[in-house]
Amino acid sequence: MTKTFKTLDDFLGTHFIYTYDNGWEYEWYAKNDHTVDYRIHGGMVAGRWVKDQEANIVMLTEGIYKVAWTEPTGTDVALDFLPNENKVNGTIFFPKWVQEHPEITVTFQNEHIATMEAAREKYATYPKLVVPEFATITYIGDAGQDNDDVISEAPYAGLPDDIRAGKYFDDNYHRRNH
Ligand SMILES: C=Cc1ccc(O)cc1
Repeated sequence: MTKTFKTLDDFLGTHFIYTYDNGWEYEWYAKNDHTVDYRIHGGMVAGRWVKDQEANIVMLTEGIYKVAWTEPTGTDVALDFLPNENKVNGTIFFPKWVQEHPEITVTFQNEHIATMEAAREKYATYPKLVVPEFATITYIGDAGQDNDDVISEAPYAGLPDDIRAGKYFDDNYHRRNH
């Protein structure tokens, strides 16, 4: 996609795949002005996926966007998107328990909110693991807002490649059967 991002509206409804410099691969969707969905393909919590996470989303200046949220796990995330430069800067603040038991969080979180809340009470929060990284965007798609087909199944090996190859979504950005 060769669109130039100028306004907040240009960003909302956009679907991204990017790889952090530490090798972690994330897929993320600006679902609307207060909601994000994402899927994690590589890194400490690869396999995790989340829909309808409430987030704060603003445009800092033309074409530069800041997104921040806090999760039921106690993980906090702050992302700066520079889509015109194909760059993201992300900082993830993991509670100690997620670093020690990442497997608890590797699931479709929406069906396991009570498990996340129980784990954050049971296990240690501190010291937190802070992961500040730049990422390179490898895919940008114009999915439109509130599209539940964007993040609609568990991550599998090759999913980012299927999306980048244009095999995963049809012309209306609905998921093809596979
Ligand atoms: C923990 C979630 C998360 C989602 C996207 C991203 O780039 C970093 C963290």
